[in-house]
Amino acid sequence: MSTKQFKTLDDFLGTHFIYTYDNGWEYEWYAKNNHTVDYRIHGGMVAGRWVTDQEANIVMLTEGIYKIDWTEPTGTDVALVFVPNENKLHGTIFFPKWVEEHPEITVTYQNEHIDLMEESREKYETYPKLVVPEFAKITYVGEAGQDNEDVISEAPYPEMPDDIRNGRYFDEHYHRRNK
Ligand SMILES: C=Cc1ccc(O)cc1
Repeated sequence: MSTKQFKTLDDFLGTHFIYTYDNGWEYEWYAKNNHTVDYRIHGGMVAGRWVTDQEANIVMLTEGIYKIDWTEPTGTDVALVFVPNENKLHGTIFFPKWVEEHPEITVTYQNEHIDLMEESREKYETYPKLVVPEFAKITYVGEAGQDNEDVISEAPYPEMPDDIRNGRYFDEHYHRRNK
């Protein structure tokens, strides 16, 4: 995979990843800046969902190891530990019961439907939560730079991860082609 070496928090911020969890779920995730993440979901229980400007806590635990935690308008909580120098991470997703029972409600560009997420988390059940702890293998690392609005800027489509991995999606300035 990638040969980039990660040492500092700054090495991590601005990085764009694609990875596949051992349960087969494929995610794309971007460390937009030191308090913000964007992501797109290509495979798994909520494939098709995408989110920008999610507030998150991002820290470096020790050289080259990064921990990211956030809570979403759906009530879903996420904790990620990236070990990018070994092309791997561990992620735990804590889904409220309602997301497990009605995943389709969350499969959208969430930013345009925050009210629906907040209404749904009140209307449906929270407990018991579904905890999904998984390792993942990183299949793509891109140096997008911080605050790049082109990284996660449209809904996922089936060939998108391959287009990105094969260099067909971003130009040399990490702007989206064909826009
Ligand atoms: C629920 C969001 C989410 C985003 C990235 C990831 O690796 C796991 C969950």
